[in-house]
Parts: sequence; structure tokens; C-alpha cells
Amino acid sequence: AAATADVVVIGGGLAGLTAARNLIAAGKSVILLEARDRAGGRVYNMPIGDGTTSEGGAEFIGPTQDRIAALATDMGVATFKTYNTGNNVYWRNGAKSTYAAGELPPDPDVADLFPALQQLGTIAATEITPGRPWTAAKAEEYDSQSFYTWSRANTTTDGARVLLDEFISTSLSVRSKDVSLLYVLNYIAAAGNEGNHGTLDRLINVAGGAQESRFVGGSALVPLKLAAKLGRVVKYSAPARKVTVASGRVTVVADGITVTAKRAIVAMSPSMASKIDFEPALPASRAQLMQRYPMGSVAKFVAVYDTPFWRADGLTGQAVSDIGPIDATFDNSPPDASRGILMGFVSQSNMRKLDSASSADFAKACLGSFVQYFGAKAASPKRTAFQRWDNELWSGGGPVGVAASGVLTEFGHALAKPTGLIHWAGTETSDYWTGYMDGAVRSGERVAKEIAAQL
Ligand SMILES: Cc1cc2nc3c(=O)[nH]c(=O)nc-3n(C[C@H](O)[C@H](O)[C@H](O)COP(=O)(O)OP(=O)(O)OC[C@H]3O[C@@H](n4cnc5c(N)ncnc54)[C@H](O)[C@@H]3O)c2cc1C
Repeated sequence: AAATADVVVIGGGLAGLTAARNLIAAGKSVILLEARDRAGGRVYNMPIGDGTTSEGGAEFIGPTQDRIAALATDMGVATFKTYNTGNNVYWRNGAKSTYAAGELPPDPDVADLFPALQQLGTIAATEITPGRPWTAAKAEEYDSQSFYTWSRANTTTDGARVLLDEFISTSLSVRSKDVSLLYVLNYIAAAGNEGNHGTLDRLINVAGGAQESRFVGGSALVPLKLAAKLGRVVKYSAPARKVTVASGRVTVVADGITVTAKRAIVAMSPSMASKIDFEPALPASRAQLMQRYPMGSVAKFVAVYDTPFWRADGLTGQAVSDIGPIDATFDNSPPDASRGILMGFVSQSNMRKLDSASSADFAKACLGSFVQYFGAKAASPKRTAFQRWDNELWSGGGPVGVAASGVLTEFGHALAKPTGLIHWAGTETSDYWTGYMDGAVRSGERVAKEIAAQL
């Protein structure tokens, strides 16, 4: 089929859906092409085998994430607080201890960690402009180091280093050597909004931070309801293969449909965008940026129990660990706690170790982590489920694209800059809450404004 519209949007995650919604509100005609047979992208309500779902991708929302909050309100999706009462589990060197939620883990080396965290927070707050880290006076210095080299130079103890690596693993699902210090500083600076500069606490905390709340019915209700409102604007199972710009028009060839429009929006991570053919070739800075922005490696695993038994044991359901396969956990039970659901992240090297594991072996290995952290009661769930994002053709990993040393200072400027008739969205392009649902929504709002001002 052939179709025309003012704007063709490629990608039906929160970024693309938001762009489509706002352009339609501005009186423009839109067609949105989505590769999958569902909307939401990295936001997904994963079936757990009993007719219900649990968040398989993005889940949490917190303070200053105003744009996803406003969208959820518009879609009639309510939030509730993440379960956060009691103690967290800390697994280190083969031993388990517990500590109060909101505190740092009880590692003897934690005294060495604290100044490093403070230093990160101070640099992010005073030297980094969110979304433009390459403009910092010391941008070259920060971008020439991986987070690993910085953390080794600024701590002396194993415990502090393990916890700094865990900070990177739980927030970005990469190893600390895979990511530039400048990228991490920007990630911290971006954990805020126009009126509140980002902070490390807001990034990593449950209470008062990005993990504070969840969505009733699962986060995916937000994109699913928005997609339903957009109706026939959204074409599913329509991966875009080729984008051609000629004679002042942009034509997108997708499976089953070809759309010609005045502008195109590519609303996905840079590395997914690099799978599309562009004709003529994109400007080199954009094309090479897309070669240099890999996704993290991540899966989410859940186990479903009759009750959240860990609550009765005085535990939050949160664990942090120096081993895998699961190195961080949360209580994913529904708001009425009618069942107990434990959720665990498999990240970075732990994913690679399980790359070729069968589904049964993957689940078995993950459940083993739960038993270590929460005891024998964790051994017999009613059911388990997982989502391996690295194996998803249209995500390629998660939660976000990251930049290694040298990338942001040379190519960062190309992240959000339009190239002719093609505009770029996706959480990776957002000034605030890049990497999060909020950043995706903000990026969709931004491109819609850019284009509405031109058409
Ligand atoms: C395990 C995990 C946990 C996370 N936890 C959180 C969290 O707790 N809180 C939070 O705020 N964020 C979290 N995130 C991040 C969040 O999911 C993303 O920041 C956000 O959803 C990105 O939205 P997007 O629209 O930018 O990109 P995506 O959601 O990736 O959307 C891109 C869309 O484009 C489609 N697509 C790709 N290629 C093509 C093509 N060629 N043609 C057509 N369509 C194409 C894809 O199918 C997808 O639907 C998490 C992510 C993961 C994976």
C-alpha cells in the first residue's frame, strides 16, 4: 500500500507515539510505522502465564519525571508506591547481610565510597549542562576516561569499587569499562527537570528517586492506551527498511506500506536506527554516531508466589549483589499484594554468560539468585517469566544506548539535531531523564514542536 501524510513517524515507543499525538493536536496528518505487532517498545507488560502481566521492561517513575506523569494522567493510568518497607539484602563475597532501605550497604569499605559519590554528584551539579555534557570546561578530560578508570583512580578499596560498578550495572546494564565518565556525569545531571538540576540521589533512590512509584496495571498501559487513541494512524508489523529523501519529500519503505511525507521522525535508539538504509547517506556525524551508541545488555526475570513472603521476613524485596546472574532485585507485587512477585535484573556480563542458555536453564539460574538472597521459600514459585531484551530484534538490548570514551565530545551534538527532512527522537536524545520513559516522552514533544514550527 502507498500512503501520504504530513509526517511519517518510525517507531511506536513512547517517543514516537508522543510525537504523533502532539503533531495531530497541531493539525498535521501522521502515519506511524511500528516494526512490532504491539506499541510501547521498551515498555512491555510481560505475560506471566496466568492471564496477568508483570513489567518486562520499563517500570518505575519518580519525582521530576513530569512528562511521563502528565501522559499517564491523560491516559487515566494511576501510580502507586514501590514497596520499600524493611531491610534490603546485600550479597558480597558469598555472604548475606541486610541494611535499612535508603542507607548505603553495610560494606566495611563504604567509607571509601562516600567521597567518590559526593564528587560525582558535585561535578554533575556544577559542571554539566544536562543534554550538552560536551560543553563542559573539562569535557575532554572526563570523556577520555571510562567510569572504570575514574572509579579505580578515586577509590582504594574493593568494596567501594564493587558498589560503583553495581551503580553502573543497575542503572545502565553495562560494565563500568564500557561507558565514558562524561556519559555517567550527564546521566546524573539529567536526573531532574528544568527547575531541578539532576542529582545522584534522585537517580538511584527508591524513596524520593527514580524508582519511587509504579503504574497500576503495568507501565505499558500508558503507550498501549495512547496507541489505541491514535487508532489507524499506527501501522503495526511495519518495520521501516529504507528512508529516501528526494525532491523535497521523504519516502519510507516499510513492510507492507510505503509512506511519502514532508518530514520523517526516527523515534528509537541510535543503534536501532542504524539498521535502516538512508538514501542519500546521512551526514557522517549522524551516521557514525549511530555506529557508536550500543545498547546495554539486560533481561528481567520474575517469579510469582502466593504471597510476598519476604515482607513477613522484614525485607523490602530489594537486593544488591556482587555476583549474578541477578545482581539487583525489586518487589514487583501488584498494589493489593494478592500475590508476591519478585523481579530481578540480569545485566552486562551476566547476560553474556547466559547468551546460549535455554529458557529452562535461564530461569533456573535466575531462580538460584532469588534463593540465595531470599532463602528457601523463593525456591518454589507458582510460575516464572522473563524478557531477554538482547534477543529482541527491534530493541537490541536495553535499557538505553550508552557512549564509551570519546563519543559524546565528538558526536554528541548529532544526537538530536535534524538532518534535513529527518528528525531524531528517542530517550537517548533527551536533555532530562535520558534513558527513561520520561526522556522518551520529552523527546517526542521536542520533535513535534520542531516540525510543527516548520510545516
Ligand atoms: C529492562 C528495562 C528496564 C527499564 N526500566 C525503566 C524504568 O524503570 N523506568 C523508566 O523510566 N525507564 C526504564 N527503561 C527505559 C525505557 O524503557 C526507555 O527509556 C523508553 O521506553 C524508550 O522509549 P523510546 O520511544 O525512546 O524507544 P523504544 O521504546 O525503544 O521505541 C522504539 C520503537 O521503534 C520500533 N522500531 C525499531 N526499529 C524499527 C524500524 N526499523 N521500523 C519501525 N519501527 C521500529 C521498536 O519496535 C520500538 O517500538 C527500562 C528499559 C528496559 C529495557
